Amino acid sequence: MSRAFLVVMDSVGIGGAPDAGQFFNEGRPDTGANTVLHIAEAQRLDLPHLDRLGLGAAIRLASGAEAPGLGAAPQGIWGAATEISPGKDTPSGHWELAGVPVPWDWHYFPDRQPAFPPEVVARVCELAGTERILGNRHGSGTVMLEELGAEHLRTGWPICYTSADSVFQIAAHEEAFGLDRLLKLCETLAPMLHEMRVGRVIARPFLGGPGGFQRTANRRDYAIAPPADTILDIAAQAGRVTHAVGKIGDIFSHRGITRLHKGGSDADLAGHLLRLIEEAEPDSLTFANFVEFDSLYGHRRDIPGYAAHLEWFDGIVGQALHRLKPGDLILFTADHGNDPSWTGTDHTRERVPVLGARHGAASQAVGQVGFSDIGASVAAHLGLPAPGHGKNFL
Ligand SMILES: O=P(O)(O)O[C@H]1O[C@H](CO)[C@@H](O)[C@H]1O
Ligand SMILES: [Mn+2]
Ligand SMILES: [Mn+2]
Repeated sequence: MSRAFLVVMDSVGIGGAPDAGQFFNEGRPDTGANTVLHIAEAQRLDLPHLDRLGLGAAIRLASGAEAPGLGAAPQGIWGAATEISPGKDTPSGHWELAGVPVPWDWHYFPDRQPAFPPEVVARVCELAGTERILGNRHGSGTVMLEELGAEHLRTGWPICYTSADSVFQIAAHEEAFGLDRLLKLCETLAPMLHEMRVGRVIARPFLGGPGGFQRTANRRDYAIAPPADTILDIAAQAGRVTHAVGKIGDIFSHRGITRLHKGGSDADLAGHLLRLIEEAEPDSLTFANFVEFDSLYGHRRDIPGYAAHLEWFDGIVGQALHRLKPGDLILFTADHGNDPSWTGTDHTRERVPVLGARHGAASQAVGQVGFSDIGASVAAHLGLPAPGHGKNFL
C-alpha cells in the first residue's frame, strides 16, 4: 500500500523567485520578498520539525540567505520549488502543484476607482436586487469592513472589492443581507467572471456591528475549473479515494474529490489531517490546505501572528511525521508567498519549500524543482499516470 499526503502551508514562501520583479505590491516589485526569512529576522522562530526536514537549507537553496535560528542538517526530503504560472494567487499555485500550470493570462481589475466595468456592476445589482454596490476598488477585506460595514448595514448594498489577485470578492452581513442570498449571488455571478478569465468570485460573509465586524468561516470561493486533469482527477479516475482538507475542494472547483473535510479554523483542519494519517484508505491521496498563515497573518502584515502560527504548525508537523505508516509519503509545501514585512497587503512572488518524508526512508535532497514536479512525484508514488507537466523527483 502507498498513500500520499500533500500539505500546502498557504503563503509560506522562501524567496528567490526568478521572476519576482514582474509581480508587485503597491507598485513595488516583489524582488527580495521572503516570507519565512523576514519573519526569522524579525523574531526568534522555533521550528524544530520543519527545520529538521530541511526548512533552513531550503531557504538557503531558494534565496541564498541564512535564516537566523534555522539551518539544521536536513533529515528529510528537501528542496525548493519555482512556479511558472503567470499568477501569484492560490488557484495558480495549487493547480501547478497538482501538475497543471495555468496556460492563460488571468484578468486583473485595475487599481483605480471604479475598478469594475459597468456591465459587471449592473449584473451584481440585478442579481442582488440592489440599486448600487459599495467598494468597487482594491482593498484589504478587513479594512473594507471597517470603512464600509456600517454603510452596508444602512443601504443593504453589497461590498465589492478586489486585490492584486484575479478575484471579485463580495462582503455582506450574514444576518442583515443573508448568508444564503450572498452565496447564491456569488454562485450565479461566477460564470460571467470566469468568462472574463477572473479566477474566482469569493463570498466574504461577516457578522457584528460597527467597530466590531468579524468575518465568519462561511467564506466560499467559486473558482474556474482547472484546464486539464490534475492529480486529483487522475487519482479519482483510477478509483482512488481523494480527501480534500480545507479549501482544496473550492480551489479545484470540486473536481476529482471523493471526500471533503472542512473546518472553521486551521486547528480543525489539523485534526482532520492527523485523523486521515491514521485512517485514510490504502492508495488514497490526501490534499490539504492550511489557509490561516495567509488569511489571518500574511495579508494582515502581522509578523508575530505569522510566527506564532508557524510554531503551532511545526507541532502538527511533528505529530504527522510520527503517525506515518509504511508506504506513506508526506510533503509540505506552499502556493506563493505573503511576506508580512513587505509593502502592501497582497501575496508576494516567491519560491516555496519542498519538505517531506517517506516512512522509513533516508534523507533526500531534491534540489531546485518546479511546482508541477511535486504533483508528478505524488502521482509516481501512488503508481498513477503522470499529469501533463512535471517530473518525479523521488
Ligand atoms: O483581504 P482579504 O479579503 O482577506 O482578501 C485576500 O484574500 C483573497 C483571496 O484569497 C486575496 O485575493 C486577498 O485579496
Ligand atoms: Mn494561497
Ligand atoms: Mn491570500
